[in-house]
Amino acid sequence: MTSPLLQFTKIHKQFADKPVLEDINLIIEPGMVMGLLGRNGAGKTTLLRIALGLIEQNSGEVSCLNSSNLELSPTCKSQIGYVPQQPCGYQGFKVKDALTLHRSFYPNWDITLEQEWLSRFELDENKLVSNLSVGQQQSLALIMAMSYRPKLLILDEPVSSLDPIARREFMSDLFELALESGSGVLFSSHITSDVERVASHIAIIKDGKVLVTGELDTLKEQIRLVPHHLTSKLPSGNVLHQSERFSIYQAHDSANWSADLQQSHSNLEQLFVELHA
Ligand SMILES: Nc1ncnc2c1ncn2[C@@H]1O[C@H](COP(=O)(O)OP(=O)(O)OP(=O)(O)O)[C@@H](O)[C@H]1O
Repeated sequence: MTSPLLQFTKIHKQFADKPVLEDINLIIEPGMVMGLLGRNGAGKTTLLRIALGLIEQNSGEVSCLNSSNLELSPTCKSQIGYVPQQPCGYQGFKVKDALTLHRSFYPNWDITLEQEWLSRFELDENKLVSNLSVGQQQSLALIMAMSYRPKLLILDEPVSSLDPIARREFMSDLFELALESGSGVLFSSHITSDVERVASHIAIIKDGKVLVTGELDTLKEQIRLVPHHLTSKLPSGNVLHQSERFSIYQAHDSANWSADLQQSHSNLEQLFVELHA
């Protein structure tokens, strides 16, 4: 059995007296691409920073590549790729010099992958990093985080500044890369369609807690937005949330939905919106 790349156990975090994360339990296994969803201020960045030991949790444990998040060795860190929400650095460098320096920290750097992605994002190597657009700086940060094929990729809204074409290409390649090399990916995003397209698993955080998590395809089978007026018998399960129009219902295991609910799959955006309505 392979051990998880990242495991949060009973994580609790508060700032001053305000709880932000409560009892968070999540596991990222090799080959998994987990999309972390939540409204602004839900605690996504906080959770990702806790994973890397950049912020300390108040209680609970994080195992990151089999080490505590609070004691990550340089070897361990060299197997993690991280792109923060607002990547910065290398501002006085040209793109090519920034890459040369960055590359020197990583013995496993894959130059072919780097070049492939540079041309895909159409980044001009002779430009100063400070003169790149926000989206181009984000692309460069992604190349820097991926070209050493880390075992664990942690990305905080990695594609928010990319145009739809770059976003689409990046997201599908991300998935392939993870599968190919047995890496794991945890990324936060507001773009539910992107998450739906590439994530194998999702976690939705609401009010500091993980409200929904699991394999996306399984969740699609298990969860239905049940109109309040519908009185048909529901399979065993539990109500995740009552919105104005629906009971958001998760069935246990494989669901035996009544005919009127069998076909009423909702997409991730509908689910996300109703969970917050
Ligand atoms: N260092 C800090 N001190 C005090 N409060 C903080 C600190 N960092 C984050 N917070 C608060 O914790 C909550 C969660 O913030 P976080 O940045 O994790 O949310 P997020 O889900 O990433 O939001 P967004 O989608 O807007 O990026 C917010 O209310 C934020 O104000």
